[in-house]
Parts: sequence; structure tokens; C-alpha cells
Amino acid sequence: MFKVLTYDNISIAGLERLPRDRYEVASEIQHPDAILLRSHNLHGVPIPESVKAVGRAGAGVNNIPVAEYSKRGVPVFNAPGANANAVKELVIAGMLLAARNICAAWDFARQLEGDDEVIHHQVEKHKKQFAGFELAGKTLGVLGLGAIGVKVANAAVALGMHVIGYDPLLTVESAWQLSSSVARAASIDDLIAKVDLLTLHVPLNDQTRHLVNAARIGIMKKGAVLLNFSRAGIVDDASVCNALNTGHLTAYVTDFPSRVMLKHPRAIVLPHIGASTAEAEENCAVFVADRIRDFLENGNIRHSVNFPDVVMPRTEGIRLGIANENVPNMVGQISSALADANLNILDLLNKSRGELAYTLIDLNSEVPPETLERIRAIKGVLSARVI
Ligand SMILES: NC(=O)C1=CN([C@@H]2O[C@H](COP(=O)(O)OP(=O)(O)OC[C@H]3O[C@@H](n4cnc5c(N)ncnc54)[C@H](O)[C@@H]3O)[C@@H](O)[C@H]2O)C=CC1
Ligand SMILES: O=C(O)C(=O)COP(=O)(O)O
Repeated sequence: MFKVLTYDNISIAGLERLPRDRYEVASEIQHPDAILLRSHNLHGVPIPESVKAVGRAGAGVNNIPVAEYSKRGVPVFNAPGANANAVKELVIAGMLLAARNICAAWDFARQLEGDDEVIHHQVEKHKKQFAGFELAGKTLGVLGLGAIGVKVANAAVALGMHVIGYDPLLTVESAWQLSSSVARAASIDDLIAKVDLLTLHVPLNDQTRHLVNAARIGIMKKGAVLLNFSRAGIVDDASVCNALNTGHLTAYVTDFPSRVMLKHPRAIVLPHIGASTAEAEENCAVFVADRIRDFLENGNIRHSVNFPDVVMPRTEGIRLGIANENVPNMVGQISSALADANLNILDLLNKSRGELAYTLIDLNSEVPPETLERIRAIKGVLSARVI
């Protein structure tokens, strides 16, 4: 039996991918083989010795200390693109909410009192304060053209907007999907200076923390709208608050409320619901549960954020999965240990990614415990397991 510890609300459809005869899945469980979570913060949480894999049913992994898991030879999986459509739809909604002052107008309408004639009179008298602008013809800047950014850019083109994008690490996959109408900015500052609305779709990391700060807001057009459906830390909320107060920014639409933004009349704050649709929750949970299962049962790695893709068809033999540092002579030392135990290699696959490597070896017979211990003791081996 494999044990899977869950945090957050993981879609049942995903949990059902882990059959009950082979998996014990619970939100409280001792010695888990894997952790399955969404936005729960794992920073500062001790990693149980038993954990072999972590699955993030979503895109962002900034809530997971990936480097610490890497040092332990534990792959972290996510579900790239599985919730992108949900976020795209909310971003489009966010642009419309801001452009048409929908939140303030709704608040106004809900507090009207009196009979229908009085209400009608009040409506016609006050509606001018909620006059907005149309998206068609405006210029949208998309920072980060990954799964979400590409979908937002293409949808905005379909709405008649001019779209400019910036992503120095644009993948071939994203480039293929991106509308040819999307213009390319030369730099972040070039992008920011040109647009009426700016939407952020980059991960939170050391390069993107406070990427939108006072200096960058200063080069934005007066009256621009900022949308942040990426992460709180990418935007310096205090600077945005100042810019909203002076009118330099017209509106800030964010999925990440903070104290200064909660009650701000020009801020539209949502409770991190970008991926909260039944479809996205199911897509993410199914995607990542399948990856966790293939790893636990076959040692295969697909769509990990820290390890290379390593997928080898199963032979009849005994399988060994080894995570190691990407340094010379690892495979040599491992195969010597196997040869000394008189084990014959049926199949072997070794791949590296950055500082990490992963090896799958199919063997003709059982691995003696002392051989497994000898492999684990090799300097640079991070984890080794018979599968
Ligand atoms: N509000 C919500 O509920 C959700 C929020 N997110 C957030 O959105 C982020 C993006 O998600 P996806 O598009 O699925 O990820 P992705 O990995 O497909 O795309 C991210 C893109 O950002 C680019 N990028 C990285 N650093 C950059 C930089 N400094 N400047 C410009 N581009 C840069 C990458 O090259 C990549 O193309 C996630 O990391 C997460 O933080 C994701 C899903 C739901
Ligand atoms: O996938 C992401 O990065 C998200 O932000 C979605 O978070 P959630 O799974 O809804 O807690």
C-alpha cells in the first residue's frame, strides 16, 4: 500500500486515480510516500523521511521548498496548463470589471431603496459616475507568455485589443500557440511603458519578486489598469496603493488580497479563485495524481519541476530508481555495485537536468539489501529505491 498525504481541497476525480486497493489517501497520515497539495505552504514544514514525491495540483510551486526536496532526491510534480483556461477566463472578467466599473456600479445598485419609480430615477441620475471604457482598441501588455499568458493574449486579440507580450524564456510550444497578432516587446520596461492594461503571468521567484514596483509603475501610462492573477509577491502593493491614490493607476485587479488593498475603492480583490472551477480542479488533480502514481509504481518521471523526464517501459525485471547529483561517474559506480552483486542490467535510462540526474535500471533479479545500501552510500546519490 502507498500512503498519500493530502492538503487542500483536491478534486475527487483526481483522488479516484489512486485505487483504494493500492493507495491509502488521507489528510492525516503517518509516513506518507507522497504529498498531494494545492496552495498549502510547505515552507518550514519538516519533510517526512518516507516522502518520495510531491504533487502540486496546479501551476505555481512557490509554496513548496523545491530545492530542499531536490537535495533529498524527491521529485516535485505540477500540472502545467491544467488550470490555464480557468485563469484566462477570470482575467478577461477582471479586465471587464475594471473597464466598466462593474463592482462599484453593482454596489451602488444594490443599496438603492424606494419603489421602482424612485429606483429608476436614481439609476438614470447617477449612472454617469460609472461610465467606463471599451477593451476593443486598447493595448494590453502580457508579461509571461506561458500556459496562461498565451491564452489571455489570444483571447484579448479576439476581443479586438492590441496585444504586446514579453517573455525572455518563451518556449517553442507557447510560440506555436500564440496569435501572430501579438507584438513582441524588447524588455519589461518597453512593455510596461506602452500599454493601457498590464496583466502578469510569471511565476513568483527571486527574479520576479516585486517586479512591479514604484519605479516600474512610474513608467506606466497615466490611468493604466494593472491585473495580477500570478502571485502576491510579484507586485509591491504599497506602491500600487500610492499609484491608485494619485490616479496614476485607474484600477488594480488582483487575486491576492492584502490589507492595504482590501478596502481600496480602486482595487478589485478576489480570494485567489483563478483556478477554482470544477474543470480546472479536476484537470489538475487527475494530471498530478497520474504522475505521482506512475512515479510510485514505475519510477517514471514526467512533468516534474526539478527532475528530468525519465520514462522507461516496464520489463519483467526488478526496477531500481536512483536520484543523484549530476556529476561524473555516478552510473559507473552504481553499475559496479550491481555487478559485484552479480546482477545483470536488462535496461537502463539516465537523464540529467541542471544539477540533478535520475537513473532507472531494470535488473534480472532481486537487489540484496546490502547492495541497495551500498548504492545509497555513494557520494552524490540522493535517493535510491527498489520499485
Ligand atoms: N490565480 C490563480 O489561481 C493561479 C495563478 N497562477 C500563477 O500564474 C503563474 C503562471 O502560470 P502558467 O502560465 O501556468 O505557468 P507557465 O510556466 O506556463 O508560464 C510562466 C511563463 O512565465 C515566463 N517567465 C518566467 N520569468 C519571467 C520573467 N522574469 N519575465 C517574463 N516572463 C517570465 C516563463 O518563461 C513562462 O513562459 C503561476 O506560476 C502561478 O503563480 C497559476 C494558476 C492559477
Ligand atoms: O495553480 C496555481 O498556481 C494556483 O495559484 C491555483 O491555486 P489553487 O490550486 O487554487 O490553490
